[in-house]
Amino acid sequence: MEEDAKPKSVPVLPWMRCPVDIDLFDECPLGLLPCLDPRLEKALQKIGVHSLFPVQVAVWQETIGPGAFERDICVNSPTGSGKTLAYALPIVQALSTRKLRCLRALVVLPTRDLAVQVKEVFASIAPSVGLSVGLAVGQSSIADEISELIKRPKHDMGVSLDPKELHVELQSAVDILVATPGRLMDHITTTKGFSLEHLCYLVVDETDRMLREAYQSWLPMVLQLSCSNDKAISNQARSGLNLFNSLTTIRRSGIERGFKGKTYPRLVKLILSATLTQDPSKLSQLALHHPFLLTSGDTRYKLPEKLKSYKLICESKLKPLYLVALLQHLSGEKCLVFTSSVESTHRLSILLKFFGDLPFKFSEYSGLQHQSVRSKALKAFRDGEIDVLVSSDAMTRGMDVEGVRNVINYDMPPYIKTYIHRAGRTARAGQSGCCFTLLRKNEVKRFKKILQKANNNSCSVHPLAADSVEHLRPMYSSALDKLKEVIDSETRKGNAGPNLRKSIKRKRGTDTPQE
Ligand SMILES: Nc1ncnc2c1ncn2[C@@H]1O[C@H](COP(=O)(O)OP(=O)(O)OP(=O)(O)O)[C@@H](O)[C@H]1O
Repeated sequence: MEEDAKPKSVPVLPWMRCPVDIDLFDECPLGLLPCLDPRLEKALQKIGVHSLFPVQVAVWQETIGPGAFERDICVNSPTGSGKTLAYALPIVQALSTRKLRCLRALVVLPTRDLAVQVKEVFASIAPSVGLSVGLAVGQSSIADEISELIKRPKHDMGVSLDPKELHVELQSAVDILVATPGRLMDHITTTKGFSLEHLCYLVVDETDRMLREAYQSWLPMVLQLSCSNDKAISNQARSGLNLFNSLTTIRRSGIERGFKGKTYPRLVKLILSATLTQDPSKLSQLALHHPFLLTSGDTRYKLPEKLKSYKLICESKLKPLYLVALLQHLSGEKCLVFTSSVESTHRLSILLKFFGDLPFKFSEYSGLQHQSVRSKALKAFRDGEIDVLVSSDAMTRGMDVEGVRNVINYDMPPYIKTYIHRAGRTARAGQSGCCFTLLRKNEVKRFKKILQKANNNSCSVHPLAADSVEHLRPMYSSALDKLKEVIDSETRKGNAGPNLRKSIKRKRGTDTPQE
């Protein structure tokens, strides 16, 4: 046995101990998929989907036909394996027979960019069966968002009425809503006509991240408003929510087998992640109903099949030089560089600017930036206008950018989960990709242990010619001076946070902008 190998840990929750293995499923051509609505088949073909990936087939089997959605579904499947369509397709098909428009499916995601991405997936298939998809992320003003989400009744003459003055019904303009927790809570508490009363499906994507942060207690609120029995409904009415809505979904209590004490029809939950938590206390927040686990293979953490991992070992002060030499070597390929913090991302981006004529275009992407600046950088990266995005971990979760060939961990990821989500921005949808990690000598052992958690024992050293690093030294020295000037000036203007200023001072001692 390897010196570091540990016995496999057994999940505490019994239902997590015998999952269905997604790896036993094959990709399935759309024509062979049972019960697929022909309109959806057409819409999928239009966006280049001609067969379903294994995770999508596995979820489809649990959600279509007799017994569909009887249990809540939990999916633990690698990054880029197609989890978004795995839930979007069955939900859209299930709602395709709905008679009246009201909010029936809610998808909650941790970040705005991610929610926009997921909304696009729904929007590419839902209209084909007459469903409408909304977005609540705070991208536009709340008033604009409300007008997209809530249908204002029209007078006979075509004039819009003010429902505050007239006792008229407000109804949802969308069947499916993709939201971030903050904006969702805004609508729950203040938007007239916004109701979760008819909700049938709740998707919590990137579940472990969503459960780690409370986000204004959005989850208990959603569960309370949607799993409503008579009492909750009357509470809702009393608090002024849903005051105008006369459509009612009657949820009866304890009438079906396995539903004792629960309301029926119940809210079906789908939770997904590449690193699904096994922590019972976290999962208990979701109040899952007879949960059913689908997972890839027999290890808890799995990297994409065609991902190759490499390490570069260098002295701390030479990291920027190694990074530039590596980026020059990879020039022409889309690369994502991850640092350990927003401050590091900012510093490194400035430093790169002063390296002179580099054969690649790059941009910063971090939580320090205004959302509009960040979204612009992401768009430029998607469109191929820039080759390299220097990012903090804001980017790691779920983002799907076509053609990313390489991920570079400028700072070692502290946990296997961080490695998985960062590395998973490449080698998506069965494509190949590389993940490079810059390490100091004293980090090598710890990094090996981290990778072993995903059964990865094959991380070879990536060689870099010594002169490709050496010839950058003179530029580096002047770039560091200029970096200091910029940070000083940003501090004077109040643009740089105190952490940034402090850390620049500290690094000057070691002649490096980075730990
Ligand atoms: N059946 C399919 N055929 C072709 N491409 C697909 C199919 N399903 C998904 N894709 C593509 O695969 C990529 C990855 O999908 P998706 O973003 O859903 O992965 P994921 O499992 O959610 O990843 P992560 O864990 O990183 O969020 C996307 O670009 C998507 O368009």
